[in-house]
Order: sequence, then C-alpha cells, then structure tokens
Amino acid sequence: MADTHFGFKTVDENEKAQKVAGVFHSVAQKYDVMNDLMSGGLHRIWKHFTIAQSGVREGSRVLDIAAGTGDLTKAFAKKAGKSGEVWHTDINSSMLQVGRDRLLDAGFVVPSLLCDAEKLPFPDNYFDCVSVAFGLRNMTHKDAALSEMCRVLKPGGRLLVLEFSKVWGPLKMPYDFYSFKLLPMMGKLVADDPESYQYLAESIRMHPDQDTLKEMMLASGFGVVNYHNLTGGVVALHKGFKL
Ligand SMILES: C[S@@+](CC[C@H](N)C(=O)[O-])C[C@H]1O[C@@H](n2cnc3c(N)ncnc32)[C@H](O)[C@@H]1O
Repeated sequence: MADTHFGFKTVDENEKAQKVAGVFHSVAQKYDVMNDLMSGGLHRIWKHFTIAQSGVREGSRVLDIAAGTGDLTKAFAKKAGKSGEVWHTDINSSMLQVGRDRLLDAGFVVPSLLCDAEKLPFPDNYFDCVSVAFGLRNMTHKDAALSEMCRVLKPGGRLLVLEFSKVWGPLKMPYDFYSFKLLPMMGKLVADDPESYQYLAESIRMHPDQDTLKEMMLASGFGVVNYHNLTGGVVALHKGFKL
C-alpha cells in the first residue's frame, strides 16, 4: 500500500481513508455551526458564487459530490426545479444523514447516496454539472476522482471544484495564525474536537495550489479549465469543461 498525507502526517492510503472518515463522523452534528463560525459566514458567499457560475437551470442533471450537509445540493435543487435531477452524495454516512435530514426539513426530496468519488456509480456522459465543495482535499486519489467526475459529465458539461487554496502573500501570516492557533481552539470550545480542526488547517496547506489543481484537471480529461480566487485565494473556484 502506497503512502499519502493525512494533514502533515505521512500515513498509508488505507489509514488516510479511515482517518478522514473518523473526522467527518466526529464533526457531522456540529458541522454547520462550525462552518459559519470558522468562516464568519463567508462560506455562504463562496457557495453563492459557485451556484451563480454553475450554468444549472430548469431541467439540469446535477451531481453534488462530497455534498455533506447539502448546502449546494439544496441550491441546485431550487435551480433545476421539478424537471431536473439532483443527487446528494457523500462517502460518509454521518454527513450524508445530517444532509438528508436538512434537505427533507427544507422540503427538498432528492436522492441521497453513499458513494466514493473515486468510483462513481453513474453512467458515462450523464450530468450537466458536477460539483465538489471542500471535498477534493480529503480524497486519497485526487486524479482518479477528477477522472471519474469527467467521465460522468456530458460533453459540454462543467465541473465546479470549490476548495481552500493558496492565499495571497500578505495574508499568509495572519491566516497561519488564525488556522493553527485560533481554529483548533474554536474546535475545542464549540465541538470539543481540536484534532479535527487541526487536520483541517494542515490539509489545506497540503492541498495543490491554484495552478497545480488546474493542471491536474486538464490531465484528468477536462478540455478547458479556469479558476477564480475568492477572499484573496483563501478559496478558489475551479471550473472544468468537458469538450
Ligand atoms: C468539508 S465537507 C464538505 C461538505 C459540503 N460539500 C460543504 O461544502 O459544506 C467534506 C466532505 O467530503 C466527504 N468526502 C471525503 N472523501 C470523499 C470521497 N472519497 N468521496 C466522497 N466524499 C468524500 C466527507 O465525507 C465530507 O462530508
């Protein structure tokens, strides 16, 4: 079994998947409140921008990967309407359940499916839009997952990858202080789980930067890839088009 990263630690690939599963089983119930707290609500703006860039309209077929508590799924379901088809998927049963309950409570009846982004159980050329928000970073074989996302898209379809990225130089020091000092502290106080939020900070630093991710998407089969930096590169939205 090959080695990979779990935050700053080197672990074998099997162990990474188990540790990531442990993080998300542990944070699922507090995930939404922590998301608002940690980002000061900014994640809502980043997601709003993602939806605006999606091209999803009435009747679209959309796959939300690593969808967790379902923020994007819900917004896509609104846009795709009754004639659309929107899937809420995640590898983690705790995150999927919290998301499914939230979607139902908000009046959205969409399929929720437990599945691994690296082996998608969907046919080729099926979706108009595939999204993965803050999920790719946690995957063991990112290339395999990106190739799967490309496979299930129709020609002309688009992949949206919303993910933490490399910050603009002058922001680096305050951002590091925030990530490595304040974040684990908030994780302890609010969720009694400092390790999961330490992993969050470390996994962000280990994730490919904007241009590297763009190259990975091109190598995975996307014909055109571009990206937008949001909040000084704290987050980037990559758009990949299958030709
Ligand atoms: C930080 S949450 C993001 C949830 C949601 N997309 C959002 O933006 O709020 C990351 C999610 O990625 C999921 N995940 C990690 N590895 C995955 C994989 N290989 N396939 C599918 N989902 C995965 C986790 O279970 C977790 O729910």
